[in-house]
Amino acid sequence: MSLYHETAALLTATGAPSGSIKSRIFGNKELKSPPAQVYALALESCKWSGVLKEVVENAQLLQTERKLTPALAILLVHDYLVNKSGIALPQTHGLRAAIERHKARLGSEFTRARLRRRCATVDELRAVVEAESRTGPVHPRWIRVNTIKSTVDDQLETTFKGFEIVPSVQDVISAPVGSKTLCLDGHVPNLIAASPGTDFTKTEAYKTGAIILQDKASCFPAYLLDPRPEDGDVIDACAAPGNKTTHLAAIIRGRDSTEQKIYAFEKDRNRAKTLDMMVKQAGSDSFTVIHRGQDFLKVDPGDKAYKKVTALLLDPSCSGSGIVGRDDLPDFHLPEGPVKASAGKGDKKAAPAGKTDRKRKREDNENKPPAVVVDDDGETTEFTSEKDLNARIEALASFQLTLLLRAFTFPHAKKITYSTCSVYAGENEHVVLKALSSEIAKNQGWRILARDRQIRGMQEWPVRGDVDACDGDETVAEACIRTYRDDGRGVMGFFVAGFVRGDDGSEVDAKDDEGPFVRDEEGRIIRDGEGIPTLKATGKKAVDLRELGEDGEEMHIGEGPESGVVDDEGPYVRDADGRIIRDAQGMPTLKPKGKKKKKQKQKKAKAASSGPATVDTEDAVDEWGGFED
Ligand SMILES: C[S@@+](CC[C@H](N)C(=O)[O-])C[C@H]1O[C@@H](n2cnc3c(N)ncnc32)[C@H](O)[C@@H]1O
Repeated sequence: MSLYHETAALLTATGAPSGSIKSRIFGNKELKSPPAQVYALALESCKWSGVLKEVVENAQLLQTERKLTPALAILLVHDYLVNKSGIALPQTHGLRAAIERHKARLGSEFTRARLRRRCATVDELRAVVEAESRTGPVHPRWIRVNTIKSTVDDQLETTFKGFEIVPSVQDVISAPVGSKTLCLDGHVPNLIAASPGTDFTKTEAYKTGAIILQDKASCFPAYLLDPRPEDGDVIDACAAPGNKTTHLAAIIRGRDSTEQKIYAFEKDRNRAKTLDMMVKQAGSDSFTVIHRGQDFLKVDPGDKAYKKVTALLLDPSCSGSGIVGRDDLPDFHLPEGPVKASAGKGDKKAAPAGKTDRKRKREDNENKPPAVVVDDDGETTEFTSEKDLNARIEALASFQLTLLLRAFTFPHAKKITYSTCSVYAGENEHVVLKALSSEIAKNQGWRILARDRQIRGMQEWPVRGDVDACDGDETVAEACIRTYRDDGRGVMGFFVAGFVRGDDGSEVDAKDDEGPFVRDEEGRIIRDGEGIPTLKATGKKAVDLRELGEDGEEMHIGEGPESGVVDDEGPYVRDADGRIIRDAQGMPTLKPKGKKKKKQKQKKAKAASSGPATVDTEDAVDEWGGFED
């Protein structure tokens, strides 16, 4: 059976197939075609099926080509019109010929479908299709600028040329489809959130390792670990594919440290190859030692090779429940034709039935975490019984705790971060509590890295651990950092906690990274009764952040102490050469708020009249530095 027949059969299977389409494809031992190819064809064709249904119907394809089923028609027309490599069949193949015989008609109907959607180009249409087919929360594209190879300024002038800088992640997410917006993250230095769906994989910067596509939450562990020159060497215990290893490397080099080494362990030899490639690509191979195929549990902490190791990053395998979508395929729209969609040979299930099933399932699960785990290679398993899921989480938690306790035994270690991309307390807060109450922790003096001792951006991240899951211990819960994939902050589900021992020298001087808001003598952000902080740059409430950058060309510096410069270069302060000025942590400084447009004034008046803390205000303030201390 061809790729097209196999994909059509999967997409139109009868009954209520169990598991996600991904697990059905990757777990299907009968498939003759490569599963990755089947999955890509299924996913992309589903996304485009709304447009292609019109094309196939208006070109009367099914009326003329009686051998084609509605599903086959969508898949083949997808590859013919949208896939850059075309139809994956020999030129003489009957199915390919059945499409290519109609190329003029299909081409003109495709153009009509594009124009009906008011898209000037196929790329614009692609952006609309992407946006319309999203099944879960909308996330920006997160890009970490690899400061070993580039700078944010250079990237803004090259890779992001033409992008409008907006003040918050919410502005990036809510910008019109097809627009090019970005914001510089307010928590993690050198991190950019760009318009959802933008493809950076073809850019020079991506190919050369100048930028790394890495979710914001995944940047938390290395940033929280905060390796400083005085810290000595660092271990990344579970390193592949290498996002956090290369982030550690960038932080180390950013502090001009030339002595520090990173020891990266990866048990799986194949995944270690990816790690190796990524470390080379990121330009950090000269000071990263990769232990390929090495189980971290078998490393001797007393080995003299690690005598300078004082910091460890532990990001072990987990349930991956923070990265899993509940419904991984958009609806598959089938064209009407002489062969009815619900009865076509090979198209055993009509689309509406699938849609209903999925919708019902989504409603049933609305308030439950997805009972799904995804392994390190991205393969998913769905658990239908709670008992099985709990057993899996317990097994993972036990392995995670063992690794963490092993990290505690490194004789010179002073700080450790523990992280997972899981939403389950069993792998997160519970592991932290068990680790803290262990004999090893007590004997070796390990304690939680309290929130007020964390590096500024992490201190200010507002979403913290679950107090109940911490047995009511509010200090531990506050110290734990969580993220949720569907809370509007545009990040995946994640968890990270830090552990320290020894004197405060190993911890951060909380005042060294002050950020954009006015603070009291103890370094706490000063807020008014509504919890809104004041911007240092303007002396005004940060509520106005929302208004900055709404209209890039109209922004001026006209008020406040640094007034007088007319500016159209976005919301951040720049030096005489036009480069954005940042503090030691790479955080940009917001310009004083300038001339406001009438509609912005109206918006502010409306917000004021509707009482304290509108949703807009909360979003803007949270993103920029934490409502909650
Ligand atoms: C969640 S992934 C790590 C992701 C990585 N930190 C990153 O940011 O790119 C976990 C990795 O740990 C590896 N691993 C699991 N157990 C290990 C062990 N005992 N020793 C070393 N590596 C291990 C897995 O093979 C997997 O590649």
